[in-house]
Amino acid sequence: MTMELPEARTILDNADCLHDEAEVLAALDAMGQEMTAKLADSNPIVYTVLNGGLIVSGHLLPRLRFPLEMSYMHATRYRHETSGGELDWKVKPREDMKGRTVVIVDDILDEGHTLAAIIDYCQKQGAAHVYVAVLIDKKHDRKADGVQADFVGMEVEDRFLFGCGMDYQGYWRNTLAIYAVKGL
Ligand SMILES: O=P(O)(O)OC[C@H]1O[C@H](OP(=O)(O)OP(=O)(O)O)[C@H](O)[C@@H]1O
Ligand SMILES: Nc1nc2[nH]cnc2c(=O)[nH]1
Repeated sequence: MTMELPEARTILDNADCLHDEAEVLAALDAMGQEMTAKLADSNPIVYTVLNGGLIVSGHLLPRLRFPLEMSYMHATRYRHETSGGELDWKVKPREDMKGRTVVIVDDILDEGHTLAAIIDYCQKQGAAHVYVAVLIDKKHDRKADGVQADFVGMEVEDRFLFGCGMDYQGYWRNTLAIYAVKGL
């Protein structure tokens, strides 16, 4: 459901800014360097997980200083809620990833069910290696079994976040800074 403009603005005005633009860009710089050092000779397919991964990918991909192919997939389980439900695959990857190195880029690893399903899918398609890069790893002990990211920009406290690709009821994906909703 669409939010009224004053309400959308109030959400941002009242939110706690946890990481400002400069901190996010510094984290992306470090991720880019780490990924370039590790993956430069791997000729990967780098997948953006829509919608949330869009802003992170837009900043991260230019920081990957090596040859790669890029594509996207869309899997979602939060919709406009603040807790996750069943995973809905809206767009599955279409490339032949057999024998390839695959890199999954997303905004956040929270409970990990989204990434668990994506990793499983890529492995079943025959990917030789699946790496995961997320800007945010949320700190709590509710992670899905065995799911972890290979490249993490920052660890963030266990609150409901928005900004840098993450939405609050469909809004505010379009900030670079990362916020927590007041009271959540
Ligand atoms: O680790 P998890 O608890 O599974 O949550 C992480 C996922 O949740 C968000 O996507 P969302 O379901 O909101 O879809 P969207 O990106 O299309 O909004 C985010 O972009 C991750 O893909
Ligand atoms: N917007 C948003 N999406 C999420 N998906 C998983 N965790 C979060 C979160 O904290 N905020």
